[in-house]
Amino acid sequence: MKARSAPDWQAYCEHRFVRDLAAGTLPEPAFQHYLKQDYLFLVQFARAWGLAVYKSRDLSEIRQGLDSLKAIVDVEIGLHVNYCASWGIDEAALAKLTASRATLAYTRYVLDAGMSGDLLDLHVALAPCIIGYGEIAGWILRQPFTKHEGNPYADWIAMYAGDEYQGLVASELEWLNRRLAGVDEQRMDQLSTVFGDATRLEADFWQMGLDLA
Ligand SMILES: Cc1ncc(C[n+]2csc(CCO)c2C)c(N)n1
Repeated sequence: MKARSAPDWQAYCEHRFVRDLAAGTLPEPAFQHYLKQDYLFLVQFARAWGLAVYKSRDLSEIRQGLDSLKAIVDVEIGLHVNYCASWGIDEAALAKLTASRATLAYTRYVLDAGMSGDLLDLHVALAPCIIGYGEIAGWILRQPFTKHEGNPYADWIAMYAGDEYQGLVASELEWLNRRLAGVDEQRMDQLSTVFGDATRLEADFWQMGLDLA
């Protein structure tokens, strides 16, 4: 699916926002805007994993959805709340933010893919998010222009490059590859469209951070 969406996948993973974040030169207003919207995004993604639990067929799938839901609620949102607290924005203020169009488009796309389809549709809609952030963090660590010491976004990079998150990516890849091995060409076309759509919505999310800052 990555190969079928290669130009969009690269535009997402190597976006200007990602490069500037790696170099530590991303303007703070851009990161702030992105991270505040990402808080709203994560609230909706927690709902998407709740939907994955509902669409599960056995306890192991329920556990997988639950683990991802808990990773968002217990770990990932914590990073956002901490960054925002350091800028003087408390959680009550975050909950009152107005969602941008990019946030609305992406979160509702994923929830709709999951509601109208089955668990595989939902996972494929979520895949660019989970797998992309894993690849992006690894890519950042390998770039010669990456600022490792004193980068204001080091906590963000460390969370997604860390073993806990990379383990989640690996188990998601394993599940997806196993389930996709059994689908026919027509279904693969359908799912690749969902994967490509979600990939482009991810790139739009970075762009929103740059544009609205
Ligand atoms: C726009 C945007 N895309 C991806 C992620 C990463 N992410 C979102 S939920 C989750 C946990 C597993 O579902 C992870 C890693 C993000 N924070 N914001």
